[in-house]
Formats: sequence, C-alpha cells, structure tokens
Amino acid sequence: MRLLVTGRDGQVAQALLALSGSDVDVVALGRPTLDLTDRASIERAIAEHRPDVVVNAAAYTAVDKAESDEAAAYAVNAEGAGHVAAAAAAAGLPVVHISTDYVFAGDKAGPYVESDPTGPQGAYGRSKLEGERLVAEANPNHAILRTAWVYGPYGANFLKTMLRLSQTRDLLRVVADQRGTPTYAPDIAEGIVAVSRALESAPGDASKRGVFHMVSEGETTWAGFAEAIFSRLAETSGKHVTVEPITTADYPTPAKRPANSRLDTTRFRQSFGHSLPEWTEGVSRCMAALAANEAP
Ligand SMILES: NC(=O)C1=CN([C@@H]2O[C@H](COP(=O)(O)OP(=O)(O)OC[C@H]3O[C@@H](n4cnc5c(N)ncnc54)[C@H](O)[C@@H]3O)[C@@H](O)[C@H]2O)C=CC1
Repeated sequence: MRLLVTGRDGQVAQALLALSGSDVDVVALGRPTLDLTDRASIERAIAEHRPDVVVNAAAYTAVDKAESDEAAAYAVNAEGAGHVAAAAAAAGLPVVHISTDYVFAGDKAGPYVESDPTGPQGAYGRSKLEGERLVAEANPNHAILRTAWVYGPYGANFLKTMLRLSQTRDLLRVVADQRGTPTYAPDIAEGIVAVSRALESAPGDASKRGVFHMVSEGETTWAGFAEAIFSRLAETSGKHVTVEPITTADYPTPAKRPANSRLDTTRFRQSFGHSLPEWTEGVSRCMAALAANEAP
C-alpha cells in the first residue's frame, strides 16, 4: 500500500515517513512541490506517485497566530483540505484527513463523541471545522481523524518545550485546568496506516467512513503532562523540575483553548480494531527516542 502524505516536515508526516518500509510505502511531499492552496500541485503529485490512499497531514497549526491571520488558516485548513479531498476523489482514491479537538467548545462534562455539537473557540478551530465539512463534501470516501495534543521526536511541541526549559529552570508554571490526552505522533502514524488499510480493503463500508476520534488512551492536564515528562527526566538524568499548577486565566493567549479536550475513542476502536497506547507510554518512548538522538 502506498500513501501520499501532505505536509512533509510536520510531526505526523515525519512519523509516517519513519514507518515507510516493506508493507507500507510512504511518499511525503511539502511545499513548494505540493501546496494545499494549489489544487493542481496535489493532482500532479497523485498522478506522479499513484498512491492507494491520500493522507492530509498538512495544516496551518499556529493556533494563536491564526487569530490575526484567519484568511491564511482558512486557505490551508479549510479550502486546502477540500482541494486534497477533491483531488483524491478525482483519482478515485480515499482520503484520510487529520482534524482536531479544537472543533469543540470544551464545555461538555465528559469526553466528546463524534456526533456531539461542535463549537470552535477560535480561528484555527473554525478553519479546521470547515475543512472537515469541505473534505466530506468533496470525497465521500473519507476518514476524518480528530486527534489532540500532538507531540513527538520531530518538530516543535509541548514535550520538547518542557525539556528545553528544564535546561535553565527548576520550576515551571503550567496550566492545570485544561483536560485532554497527549498523543504521540508515531502512534498517530500507526493509526493512520490502520485506517488507510481499512479504507483500501473495505470499499463502500460505511462503518469505516466519516469522523473518528483518535487519541491515546487516558487523560491528564498540561501540568500532568509536564509532571510525567519531568518524572522520566529525573529518572534518566537526575534533574528535578517542579511543576506549579496555574489556571488558564493565569496564562492568557490570543486564542481561547477548550477546557475539556477529551475525545471518546470508542467509534475508532470498534470500527478499525485498533487503539492507541496509553499516553504515558508515548511520553516514555518519545523521551527514549530523543535520548537516543533518533530525531533532530
Ligand atoms: N499539533 C497538535 O497539537 C495538533 C495537531 N492536529 C492536526 O494534526 C495534523 C498534523 O499536525 P502536526 O504534524 O502537529 O503539524 P505540524 O505543524 O508539525 O506540520 C504541519 C505541516 O504542514 C505544512 N503546511 C502548512 N501549510 C501548507 C500548505 N499550504 N501546503 C503544504 N503544506 C503546508 C507545514 O509546513 C508543516 O510541515 C494537522 O492537521 C493538525 O491540524 C490536531 C490536534 C492537535
């Protein structure tokens, strides 16, 4: 099976590339070769590489910047996602599209299921929600995977920021009133491969089409995530960092974040017979990979 993946240098795209081998062949392309805002560039890439499934892992992911740059976020996350889905549909191919917990308002008491009403709190979430709509409209043969709190050995993310700050600080103040699930990019990549196989092998199976919540198992807060990182750091390096829990109000950002980002993964697990490991396992594996210098 060959996957054509957009957004080559992203966390998820890099994790997919790392899986490329004998049973899955991953071609990842980024700008300028493949630009989401240029549908012809996507069509050319499909014609050249002849994938079995197209995976849209590219996105405008600067959540705060999107507040003052909504048109750019919309061009990539909404219209661009629609172009990827339409180009795949024109070639008769399924599309796997990655979306986000930020499509929700975050005011539900429990974990969100796929059919819960959306209510994005900011420009990024609005652009991603519109992307979901345009993908579904352009290509009925789609799986939209909403994930959350992505981190991994590649690219910039919360875990790497915490490790960087730990080099100069013994105490860090971290938000403790947003709940969600840190999700390890290599686990997302495995999930995408499982979904891609299912789309390829079960054409027309409606139970494997539509929107799915795909995050690691378990839940925590950003402060809990930081504590897990620092407890492993203490084990391996002896360095101790204290996490001081703060509230969202103590740490103002241009974009409002959902207080509850928890996603119920039942539909994903039942439809694909696949689940992502506990979030704490990903933290250990990521830190081991970084320590072994497996990634930049
Ligand atoms: N990072 C996170 O915490 C979360 C990410 N997601 C979603 O997961 C997916 C993957 O995210 P990450 O790998 O973390 O993102 P990332 O920011 O690491 O990578 C995104 C890639 O898309 C590329 N890109 C941006 N505009 C483009 C365009 N016009 N054409 C082609 N490529 C373009 C960027 O250059 C970058 O390489 C995205 O759909 C994102 O919205 C969902 C929930 C949380």
